[in-house]
Amino acid sequence: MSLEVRQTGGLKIKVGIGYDVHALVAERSLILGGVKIPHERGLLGHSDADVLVHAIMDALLGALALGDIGGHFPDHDPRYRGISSLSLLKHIMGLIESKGYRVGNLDSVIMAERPKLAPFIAKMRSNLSQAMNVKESCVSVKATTTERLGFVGREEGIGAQAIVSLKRLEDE
Ligand SMILES: Nc1ccn([C@@H]2O[C@H](COP(=O)(O)O)[C@@H](O)[C@H]2O)c(=O)n1
Ligand SMILES: C[C@@]1(CO)OP(=O)(O)OP(=O)(O)OC[C@H]1O
Repeated sequence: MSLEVRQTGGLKIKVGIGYDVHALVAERSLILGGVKIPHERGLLGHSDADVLVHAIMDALLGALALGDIGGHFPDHDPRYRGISSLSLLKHIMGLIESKGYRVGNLDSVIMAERPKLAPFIAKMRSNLSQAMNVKESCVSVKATTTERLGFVGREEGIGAQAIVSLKRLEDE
């Protein structure tokens, strides 16, 4: 999604949304927002399968109508096998900044029945704030269960949604 809002002062803001899901499997690490979380299973993927960071990258790309992460980092390319999604996020931020934008704010939600994520949210926000060059006060990460309903509730996978706003550097 790409939406441009022109405010009375002339400030141009763009917004984008992202959504991703990965399956929970044995013998994989659970990495969310760049934090390795102790759990008996982890997320399956070509990269480290950090579903939160993937949703955020798709939101950033969506704000400028630049496609999606599968187009930028194909899942058959051996360069991305096991790669840290935070490093991919830094690459996407380089692209966003090269187009003349910086992040205004991020809001996000992780859908996971287990484990309890609250103790790890502060570190996720810190990682994301550094990777996205934005103050932690502009980085929101939330967690919810789905009350045991659906694939999240059955603990078959974890999902994440993100929305970002981008500001034009020349407007600052
Ligand atoms: N994996 C999770 C899921 C939720 N939380 C926290 O618990 C609160 C209540 O969750 P509900 O799904 O019952 O609304 C939620 O607001 C989170 O703060 C969590 O830490 N880890
Ligand atoms: C992140 C990439 C990198 O190859 O691989 P996956 O970890 O499989 O994740 P997905 O959400 O399927 O997005 C595709 C790829 O961009």
